[in-house]
Amino acid sequence: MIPVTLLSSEIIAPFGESAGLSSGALLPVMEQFYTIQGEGYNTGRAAYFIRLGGCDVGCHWCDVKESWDADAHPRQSVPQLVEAVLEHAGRNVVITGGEPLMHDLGPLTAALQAAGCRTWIETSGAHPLSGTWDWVCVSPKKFKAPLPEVLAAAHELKVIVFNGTDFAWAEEHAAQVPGTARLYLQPEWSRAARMTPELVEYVKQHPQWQVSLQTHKYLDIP
Ligand SMILES: C[S@@+](CC[C@H](N)C(=O)[O-])C[C@H]1O[C@@H](n2cnc3c(N)ncnc32)[C@H](O)[C@@H]1O
Ligand SMILES: Nc1nc2[nH]cc(C(=O)O)c2c(=O)[nH]1
Ligand code: SF4
Ligand SMILES: [Mg+2]
Repeated sequence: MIPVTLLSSEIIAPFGESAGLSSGALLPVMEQFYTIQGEGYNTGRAAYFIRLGGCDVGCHWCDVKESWDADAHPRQSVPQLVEAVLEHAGRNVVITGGEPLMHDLGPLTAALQAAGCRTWIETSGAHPLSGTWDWVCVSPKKFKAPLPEVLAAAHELKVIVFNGTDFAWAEEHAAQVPGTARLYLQPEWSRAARMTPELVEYVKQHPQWQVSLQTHKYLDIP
């Protein structure tokens, strides 16, 4: 017999891709925190981060590999997540991961916007776009190609520079985002000391690009 004190999410969760999960009503959450957006166009703005579990892209330099296994992270309901966001002063919400577009983000983004929040996403673009977004940051990866529909929705293209071949690769993707999209080159963290001088020189020669740094790592904040 199931004890009546169980939450509906606790009953549904053991069945994996249950109705609740696939409909986007329940999402695997690795961590959530209120901090300062450290990267790209919105750098410096306060934002609440929701990091969803699950990623099949496999970047060898990924700085959050603990996120990859969706089943390792407990599921939360959309109302639970919205309530957690509203406990803080800020109304910018970053949905990241993992690869957040492995989940249906329609219900979460609708509820956040209804509560007066701005919805921002960090995505590789490798899965179909779901949800309604105030800011879409696409960071394409060589390991699993971004979909044209996600590149077309980008407000921001943020290419990680690991080695010298990444500049030409960045230009290929810049040609696939809207002309209004902001273009960023961000050094891969472990290679920053080596690649940043080349990256700086590239931006000086190609001023349509901007430098993005992972400023939260320098600030030692989440
Ligand atoms: C952890 S990913 C999660 C969102 C999504 N999977 C993606 O890759 O865009 C968040 C951001 O961190 C960037 N990133 C991940 N590891 C990095 C590293 N070692 N150095 C610099 N940026 C990194 C990604 O490119 C992405 O822009
Ligand atoms: N402060 C802060 N800014 C970020 N911008 C993108 C991040 C991410 O991991 O998606 C991130 C993060 O993990 N922390
Ligand atoms: S797509 Fe994002 S979360 Fe997935 S491995 Fe690459 S950087 Fe990590
Ligand atoms: Mg990060």
